[in-house]
Amino acid sequence: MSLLKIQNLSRSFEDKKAVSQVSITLEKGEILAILGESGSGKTTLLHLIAALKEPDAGAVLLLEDKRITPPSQKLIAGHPDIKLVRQDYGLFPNISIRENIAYELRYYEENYRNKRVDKLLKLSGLDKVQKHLPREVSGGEQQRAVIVKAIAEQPKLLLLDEPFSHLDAVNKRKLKVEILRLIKAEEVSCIFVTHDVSDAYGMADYLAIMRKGKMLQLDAPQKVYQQPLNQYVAEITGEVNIVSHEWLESIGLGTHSVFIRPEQIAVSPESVLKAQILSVKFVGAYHEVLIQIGAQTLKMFSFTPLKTGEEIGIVINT
Ligand SMILES: Nc1ncnc2c1ncn2[C@@H]1O[C@H](COP(=O)(O)OP(=O)(O)OP(=O)(O)O)[C@@H](O)[C@H]1O
Repeated sequence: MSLLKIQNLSRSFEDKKAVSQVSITLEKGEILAILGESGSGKTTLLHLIAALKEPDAGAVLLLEDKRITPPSQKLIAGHPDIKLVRQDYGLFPNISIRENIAYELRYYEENYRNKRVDKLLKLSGLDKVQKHLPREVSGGEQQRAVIVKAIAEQPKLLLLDEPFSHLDAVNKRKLKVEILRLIKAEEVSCIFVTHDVSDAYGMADYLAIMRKGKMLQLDAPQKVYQQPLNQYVAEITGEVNIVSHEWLESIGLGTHSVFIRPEQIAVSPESVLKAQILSVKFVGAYHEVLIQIGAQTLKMFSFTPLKTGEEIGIVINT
């Protein structure tokens, strides 16, 4: 039995379709990343799932096909098994990190509360800063504390709205590892939204691409990356060369996809397919190399620096 089943969820604002016929199935402990540019409907979708906004059509089912009651049919919007961490969701500034987390469990018996807070602090690595005030810890630690608060009561589903947006690259990498550990240890399912695909890689079990309210593709991140359904999906998930079928046929690769990732192109001195090197750019771990084959320009990556102007043999791998 799936933990979460979303069926044809739709919501418009005036004439604008913010979310249009979105369906998702998620199992216990799985992580789904929803990727889309600004205005694609990501936040609206999270609010619909959390029962904070009313859908025009469709349903959200949580565990054993229990339907989530929309806000219009109850006194307080939301659902106890679903926690949403908003972009602006903060911590109480004048109490410690530990007290912030304990506050979520204020209605529980003291002994249980203390044990649970100890466990969460340890699991999240926040035990070292538990006595500090929020302003005395890093942005990544603050965000981690917010997420710990959200899972304190063991919800079934955790929804995160742009959890990494305020963090620098180093803190973002750390937070990703720590959130992943927390989510897997607590076996909570998670949906997070982002506009940066690198947030999804290495963290999400599934990746969904949203555009103008529609879900264009939902699959394992590797599959979405390697077999994008269209040009938009190909471009939002990473660097890509887009070529024509005619050009592929002209070099004897008639059945190859028109979306060629730079790493699918490799130097092969014996190859009959020759390319001219147009430019070489150092970008850290590798070089970005622009090459030309006939009238077609392509981007490839190289770990060794190649020479501008040189002719090389290349292969395009499927
Ligand atoms: N309360 C509202 N009233 C009118 N239009 C709205 C409302 N909420 C959202 N929209 C519109 O619905 C569309 C989707 O908005 P949403 O905030 O869900 O997108 P998003 O992908 O989360 O964007 P961002 O990444 O900028 O947060 C947008 O065009 C937005 O202007």
